[in-house]
Amino acid sequence: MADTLSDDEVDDRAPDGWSRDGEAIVRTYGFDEYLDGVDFANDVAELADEEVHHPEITIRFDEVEVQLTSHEEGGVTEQDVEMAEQFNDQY
Ligand SMILES: C[C@H](O)[C@H](O)[C@H]1CNC2=NC(N)=NC(=O)C2=N1
Repeated sequence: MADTLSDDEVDDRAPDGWSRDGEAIVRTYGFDEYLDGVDFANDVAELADEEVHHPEITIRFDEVEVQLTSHEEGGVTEQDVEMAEQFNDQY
């Protein structure tokens, strides 16, 4: 089982735009068009399902909020950081 990252490790490793929120890391991505946000959420979901590591995705009219945590480990792990980097590449 992977180790959870400390607050300092998350601060050091969190990709652009991501920050700790309790036991998760979170980023909100802005979109001019609602359906662009929906398409992005779908890209995120496909990546997550390929890696069997699933974020919480909230789709709003002009933004998409993505939260990542490792439920089994009970906190933020390296896998969350790596996945967040992949999500940034989709934006
Ligand atoms: C059996 C399956 O691999 C596990 O339930 C996966 C599913 N997706 C998951 N997603 C996240 N974010 N954390 C997990 O611990 C997790 N576990």
